[in-house]
Order: sequence, then C-alpha cells, then structure tokens
Amino acid sequence: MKIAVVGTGYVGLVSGACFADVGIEVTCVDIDQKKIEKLKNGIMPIYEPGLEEIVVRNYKSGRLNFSTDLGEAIQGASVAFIAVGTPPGEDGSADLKYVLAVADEIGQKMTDYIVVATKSTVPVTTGEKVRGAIKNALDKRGSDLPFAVASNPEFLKEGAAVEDFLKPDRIVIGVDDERAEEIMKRLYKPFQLSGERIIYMDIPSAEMTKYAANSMLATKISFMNDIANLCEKVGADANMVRKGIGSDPRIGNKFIYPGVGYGGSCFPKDVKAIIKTAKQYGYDLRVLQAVEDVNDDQKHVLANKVKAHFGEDLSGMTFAMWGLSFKPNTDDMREAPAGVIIDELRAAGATVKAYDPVAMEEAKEHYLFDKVTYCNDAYDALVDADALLLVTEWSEFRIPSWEVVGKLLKNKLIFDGRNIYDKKYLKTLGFEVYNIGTK
Ligand SMILES: NC(=O)c1ccc[n+]([C@@H]2O[C@H](COP(=O)([O-])OP(=O)(O)OC[C@H]3O[C@@H](n4cnc5c(N)ncnc54)[C@H](O)[C@@H]3O)[C@@H](O)[C@H]2O)c1
Ligand SMILES: O=c1ccn([C@@H]2O[C@H](COP(=O)(O)OP(=O)(O)O[C@H]3O[C@H](CO)[C@@H](O)[C@H](O)[C@H]3O)[C@@H](O)[C@H]2O)c(=O)[nH]1
Repeated sequence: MKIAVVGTGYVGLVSGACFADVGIEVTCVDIDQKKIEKLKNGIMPIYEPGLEEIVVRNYKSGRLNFSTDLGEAIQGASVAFIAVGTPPGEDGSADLKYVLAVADEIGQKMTDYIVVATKSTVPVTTGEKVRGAIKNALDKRGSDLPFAVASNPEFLKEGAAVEDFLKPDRIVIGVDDERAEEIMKRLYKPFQLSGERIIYMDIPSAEMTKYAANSMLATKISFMNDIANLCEKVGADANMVRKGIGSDPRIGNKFIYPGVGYGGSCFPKDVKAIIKTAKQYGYDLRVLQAVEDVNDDQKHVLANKVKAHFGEDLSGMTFAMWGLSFKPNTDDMREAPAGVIIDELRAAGATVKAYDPVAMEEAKEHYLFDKVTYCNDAYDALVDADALLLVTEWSEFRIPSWEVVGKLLKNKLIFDGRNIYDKKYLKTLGFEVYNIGTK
C-alpha cells in the first residue's frame, strides 16, 4: 500500500514515519526544500523522542521517502493525508489557506482515484471545502476522476508523539464513501492489533470531535488552575485536592495538574477557533470563553508571585528560569507560558537567565531572540540570581543538588510553576518555595 503525507511537520513527519514503520510505502511532502534536504540527510527538523530512529531506519529501508513534488508523491497512492498547519487567523478562526492550497494541488495533479484525508485540525465544513477545491481543480482540467474526502483528526501529544501514534486510544475516521472506508480500515489495521480502535462517523462529527477533545482537556486544566488558586486563598492543598478528585474515575487523574497555564500549538489555537466557529453560528461557548480567560491570567501567576515577594519594581534583579518549551520533551516554543513570564519580569526591570535542555535554539531563533541570557546548564543559570523560577518540568530539574542550588542563588528562593518540588522538605533545607496552590 502506498500513501502520501503532505506537510512534514510534527504531525506529518510522525504519521509518515509510523505508517512506514508498519510496512506502508510513504512519501512525506513539504514545500520547505531545506526541511526535505535535511530529512534526506537524517537531520530531524524537530525534537521528538524516538522519532529520529524510526525516520532513519525507514528511510534507509526505502519505505519512507521525502519530496517537494506532490504530483509524484500521489502517483499510485491510495491516500493523500493533508497535515499542513491551520494557524489562527486575525479573528481567531483557523486559517485554511494551506489546507485548501494542498487540496487544489491534489486536484490539479491526481491521475487516479484517491482518498484525501485531512489530518490537520480543521473546523466543521472544511471537508466540504476540501471536496470543492479538488472538484474545482479537476473541472478546470476537464476531468471527472473519482475521489473521496475523509476526516482523520490526529490526537498525538508532542513529546510522546511516536508512542501516541503507534498505540492510539482511538482512531477517528469521518467518511461518507464505502471504498474510502475500506481503504482507511486497511491502512490502520496494524495499529489496532490489541483491539478495534477505529470509530467511524460522518465528516462533520469527526471534525468536531477533535475540537471537542482539545477543548475538554483545556477545560480540565483551567478548572484545576482556578481551584488551585482558590486552594491557596482558603488554606487547602491543591495536590491533595487533585488526588482526591482524580481517584474518581468519572473525573480521572489526567490533565488536572495545575501550573502556569496551557501552551503549545494546539490548545490555545483550537479553543479560540471553536469559540469563533460557534459565534459564526450565533452561539456563545461560554464555558470555553472562561477556560481561555483563566488560562490567559494563569500565565501571569508566577510573575505576580515574584512581584508579591519583591515588590512591583524588579530593577537590577536577576531571575534564573528552568525550562522554556511549553512542556517537557519538546523543543516547541509555540504559545509557551515562559514567553509571557519573561516579558513581565523584563517589563518590571529584571533580567532573566534561562536554561532549557532542548528548546534554547528554537527560542533564540524564533521566539525570544535576545530577551534572555541563554545558559550552558541548569546551574549556570543560577549564578548570582535572586531566585529560581521553574517553568517547564523537564526530568533533569526534578532532583537537583540542593546544596549547589543554595550556594549559587543569592537567596534560597524558588517559584515552582509546576508543583514539582516538595515545599516542606525544601523548607528543612532553608528554601522558601512558592508554587501553584500547594502547602
Ligand atoms: N503539533 C501537534 O502536536 C498536533 C497534534 C494534532 C494535530 N495537529 C494539527 O495538525 C496540523 C499540523 O500541525 P503541525 O504542528 O504538524 O504543523 P507544522 O507547522 O509543524 O508543520 C506543517 C508543515 O506543512 C508544510 N506546508 C505548508 N504548506 C504546504 C504545502 N502547500 N505543501 C506541502 N507542505 C506544506 C510546512 O512547510 C510545515 O513543514 C495543524 O492543523 C495542527 O493543529 C497538531
Ligand atoms: O494536567 C495538565 C496537563 C497539561 N498541561 C499543559 O497543557 C499543555 C498541553 O499539553 P499536552 O496536551 O500534553 O501537549 P500537546 O502536544 O499540546 O497535545 C494536545 O494537543 C494536541 C494537538 O491538537 C492533541 O493531539 C493532543 O491530544 C493534546 O493533548 C502544556 O502546556 C501542558 O503543560 C497542564 O498545565 N496540566
């Protein structure tokens, strides 16, 4: 079986490599020539645990190819996945220009029946727009080649993307064509050896499922951040409350960790986009509006605690920051809370020395430029700093040498934005720790 994956970013590259790993012949296509050249030379454009190994292995075996030529890639392919970006437009709605450009190009270049499956996160009705763009391009050629569209939203998490793709909780397929359904079933068979994982539905429902899933997860996080902030005021412990509610299977113990707010390339943009979709249909998604508002405020909580401790004016002060990426195990800086915290500290007159195990290049080149001093390791960031701010919970920050930390910092003072440190234990070592709602 042969497929093409158009867009070789987090989703396209992981999906393409994982499909190749189960024996499918895959061509990953991108318009970014440099990215394609790098991949052909075994250089990964992103940091994702386990990815390099399966990309290199499958490229060497010839099952995984990289190309900038979409026409060639879809020759003989049963499925063309669209996995390009859908960034927020100015009004918050998902910008479909990349998705529709690919659909148009497929229509121009296809030579046989093909299933065009959208993996990008797209609002309801996009399936029809994709169908229209392909049909339009075929009409211009005077062609009536048959094709099908499908919606196959992706649920992988960055930092665990390969694992998530190879062992999915579920595979959602929105489809309205029997032949396409059979092809998708064959394609995904290897990913459900431990039990049926595919949920078939109509295309609009599949599109909506993706937004509803991300919105539900974002809601859990904002809810818990709200509760943690209240815990702090009333003298309760958010860690205890988390365990107490998470043990109820109706609530579940995942995605209820309070912190400095959710970031990344998905939750912020997808919550915005579904709010916008609802507005277009004359409906207000009030819960999600609150989820977004709470999250915007939560990104300021750590800097506010710094100011509450030292005062509003932080002139001449230096803060060490551990972690920049929006979550551990990724170099992705998109919508990372670190950016908001850094801006706030700088606006109050402080300087920031930062260390992140993998995201510093990305931060330097695209996001924070020279807003912070980038340090060689975690301890280097602490030298002469007035306090430590823990922003991303990378494993290597969990058990540092407290003796060294205490010697390097000017004050034994920590602002823990992810609740990874034991306040009571650190108190015995002379540290004062502020965090998100725990005692
Ligand atoms: N990042 C995630 O964890 C994740 C998970 C699930 C779903 N999604 C969704 O998947 C989509 C892609 O996200 P991403 O993070 O992989 O994006 P990305 O920005 O990492 O990658 C998109 C790629 O598409 C390429 N591209 C753009 N136009 C193209 C064209 N006409 N032809 C070929 N290639 C083209 C870009 O050069 C880029 O390499 C988005 O809709 C996103 O919401 C992302
Ligand atoms: O209890 C929690 C869990 C997560 N987060 C934060 O939430 C954000 C998102 O984390 P996560 O969901 O793990 O990473 P993403 O890679 O953004 O994955 C989400 O977005 C993807 C893109 O749509 C979906 O495919 C995934 O299923 C969905 O989890 C990060 O800033 C985390 O720090 C918390 O603050 N508390």
